[in-house]
Amino acid sequence: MPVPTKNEQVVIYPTEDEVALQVATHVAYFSDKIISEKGSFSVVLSGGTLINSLRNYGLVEMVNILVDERVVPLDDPESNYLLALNGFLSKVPIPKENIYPINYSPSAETVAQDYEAQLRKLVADKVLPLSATGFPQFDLMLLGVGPDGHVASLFPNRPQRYNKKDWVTFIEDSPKPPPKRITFTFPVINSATCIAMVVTDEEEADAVYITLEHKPHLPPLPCSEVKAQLNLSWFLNWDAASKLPSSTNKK
Ligand SMILES: O=C(O)[C@H](O)[C@@H](O)[C@H](O)[C@H](O)COP(=O)(O)O
Repeated sequence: MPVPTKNEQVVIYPTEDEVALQVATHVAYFSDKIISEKGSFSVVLSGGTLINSLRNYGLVEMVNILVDERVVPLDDPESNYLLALNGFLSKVPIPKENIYPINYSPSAETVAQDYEAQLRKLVADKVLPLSATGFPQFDLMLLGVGPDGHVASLFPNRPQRYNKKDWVTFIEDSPKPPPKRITFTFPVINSATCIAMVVTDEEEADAVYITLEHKPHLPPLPCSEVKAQLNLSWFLNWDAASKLPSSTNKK
């Protein structure tokens, strides 16, 4: 099992907008701190509603990478890159060269190999450091969680969640459409300095409960395997936290 994160927290706010504001505040704090320490800040984003919730509080001055991507052309409505571009990347002064979309190909394996080659070049060019485990270390990852407990495109009953070798892998039978995707593996995800799990949908309340209440009698979900090097924060609204004990600290 991954080494437990040194510092974990769960914060719960009434609405999705309040969660998005808290996430933006969290990102702003870490980006200011890390940019002052090393002059740059790398952020990895999930797709799905997470990107929508960030549109109101644009992230600026960052290296922008997607933790997973649908293997579709970049102008396809299903593209996470297009979602991020329209959502906020086109609205904030992030240099185009700091944004890393996939090079589309119909072959998910080819796209995954090419995306891993892009990451390896960022490491070779010293844009990204390597963690002690030999995987690229991002400053911050913003991850969503699916109703089945998937993170990125690492799903409960698919082998990609056990891939501990590659930096980027691919799936062609995703239970969540579209079927063809590429995704970071857990060794890359768990090398991140800070990770924010942003969950604001009641459909995900069971996955949140099973994960945060550490139910040993239930098979561990992919989202329970997420560990960060320094800080792992869960940002929930009341809907997503609705299955947690009433004693849980709700703002
Ligand atoms: O490409 C994707 O679909 C996402 O990366 C995926 O991992 C998403 O984060 C979760 O499925 C949660 O999606 P929602 O936030 O839309 O519920």
